[in-house]
Amino acid sequence: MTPRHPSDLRRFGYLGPRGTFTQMALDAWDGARHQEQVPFGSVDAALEALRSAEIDAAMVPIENSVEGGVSATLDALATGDPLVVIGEVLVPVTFVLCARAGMPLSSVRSVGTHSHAWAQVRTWMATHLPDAVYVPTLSTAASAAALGQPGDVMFDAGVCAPVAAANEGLEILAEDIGDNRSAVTRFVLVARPGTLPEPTGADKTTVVLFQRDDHAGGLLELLEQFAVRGVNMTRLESRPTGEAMGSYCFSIDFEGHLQDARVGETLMGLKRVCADVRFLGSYPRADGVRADARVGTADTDFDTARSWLEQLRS
Ligand SMILES: O=C(O)C(=O)C[C@]1(C(=O)O)C=C[C@@H](O)C=C1
Repeated sequence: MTPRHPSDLRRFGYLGPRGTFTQMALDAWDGARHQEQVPFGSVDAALEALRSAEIDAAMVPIENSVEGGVSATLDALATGDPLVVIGEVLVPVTFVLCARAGMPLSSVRSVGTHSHAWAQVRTWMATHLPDAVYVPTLSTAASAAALGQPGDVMFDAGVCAPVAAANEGLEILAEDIGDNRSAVTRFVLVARPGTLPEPTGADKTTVVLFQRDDHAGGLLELLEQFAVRGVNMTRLESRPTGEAMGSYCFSIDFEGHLQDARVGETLMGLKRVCADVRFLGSYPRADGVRADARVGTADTDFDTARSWLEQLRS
């Protein structure tokens, strides 16, 4: 199969409505800015639309520097028909508290927002609105959109990006309320298998590993596959498989591309020791940081070793 090129993608889904941080990530993706952008109510809905070919790619949040992994995304990628990550985008996140005109801060009794955003403004809320009740919404912009429509809303104020509040003509009650001013969220652009970006020298690969059985040193056995080949991991998370209590899989990002010899050897090692390895794509790193191949782990080192073995065998 000829791999599809990322520039062939036309219809991009994202966690909406307009004004989410996810839409900012999509706008920051060169190939998507002038293409059709389709908002979805949830990460699951966007990924299902991708699986059923309603859209060509979906931008979804995967990791936040304060709150950690986005479980909805990690779980949706670990199960169901396979999908692959073809790119990543880092977005600095700053939050505002907004409300309908005429609502003073002192009258706010309830606040709506996405659970990840709420986790990032907890200290500000505890200081300024200690008695406010939290109401979860499907995204930050969904809270602004609800306040922007006429009619009853289940909360008095919303927490969202400044652009979402502006889109809905809401009043800003407080700016920059994030507990960590340098918070960043990482988003991934996901496509159906068959799209593999070229290696750039500054790439990441994502996999989900399913263990064969539960035994002492089981995780170490998996990690050794990376260590002995000089492959650096950038994220490791365990997620319940949902099959039974104590059944976990490991979601891992590491440096390098499927085409790199050390990555290929690592994947083969994992395939031997795991019950299943789900390859979730190789893609250019958003920060452009190039992977340093440790002595003995460059492509040429693997080539030399392979030729030496072939010579011995012949
Ligand atoms: O609700 C949004 O605006 C999103 O894009 C989702 C999301 C997330 O899932 O982490 C993205 C960035 C912020 O960290 C808060 C919420």
